Amino acid sequence: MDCIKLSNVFKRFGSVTALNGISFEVPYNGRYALLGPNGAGKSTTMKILAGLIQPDDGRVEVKGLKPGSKEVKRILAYLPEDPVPYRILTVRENLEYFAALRGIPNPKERAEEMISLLNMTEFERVQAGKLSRGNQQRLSLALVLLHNPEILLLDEPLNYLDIPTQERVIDILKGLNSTFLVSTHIMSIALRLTDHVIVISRGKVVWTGSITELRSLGREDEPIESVVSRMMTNAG
Ligand SMILES: Nc1ncnc2c1ncn2[C@@H]1O[C@H](COP(=O)(O)OP(=O)(O)OP(=O)(O)O)[C@@H](O)[C@H]1O
Repeated sequence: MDCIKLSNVFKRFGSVTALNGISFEVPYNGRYALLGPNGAGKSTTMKILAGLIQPDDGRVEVKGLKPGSKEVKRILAYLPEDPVPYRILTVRENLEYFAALRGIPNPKERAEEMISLLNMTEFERVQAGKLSRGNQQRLSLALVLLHNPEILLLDEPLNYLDIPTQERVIDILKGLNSTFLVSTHIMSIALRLTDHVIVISRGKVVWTGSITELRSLGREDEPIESVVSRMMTNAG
């Protein structure tokens, strides 16, 4: 059985069709990238899977359940494109608060683990609203990983991070056994974090397969970005 399944999903915002019959599946423990140009519908797809917005038509299932249901919320974590932790709480307070909300048995201990995992000791007493954009992203990632989610929806997870932190986050994510769907328009991130890609353009899937298959579609020495770019352009 697939962990994530979308069948013929449509979503319109007024006269704009964001999703135009999108269908794809992600198996359990799959590491999939959702690739597409600006405006292709990546964030809309992620928000629907997170249960934040409803599709106009089509079927969406997460572990056979409805997105946004209590059971799904318990096992899924969603990192939006521009996450905002509670600005007036410090880094540590944010972590303790969300750990308590998630029903984690020892919130203080878990907060400590996350501070150490993401190297945040230096600014653990700083209010989230006063952090640099990159450190806010680091805290947001820690908040997403707090409850060891079975399913991770990550929208541009490495945005704003410096290179050492990117490497640390890549190591952390690669060490998890979760199912993940990573939305990005940066091919190198897809290559580092995932082994399958779903290429979308104008709200529809234009290609899906493994990264090995994707590479084999290119001419000799052709960069993988160029192969993906051709797919997106031909789809237009
Ligand atoms: N709340 C909204 N109201 C109106 N239009 C919207 C809304 N959300 C998304 N759209 C439109 O839907 C289309 C898909 O947007 P979406 O944010 O899903 O694309 P994306 O692939 O994530 O793009 P990007 O890479 O630029 O973040 C775009 O044309 C966008 O302008």
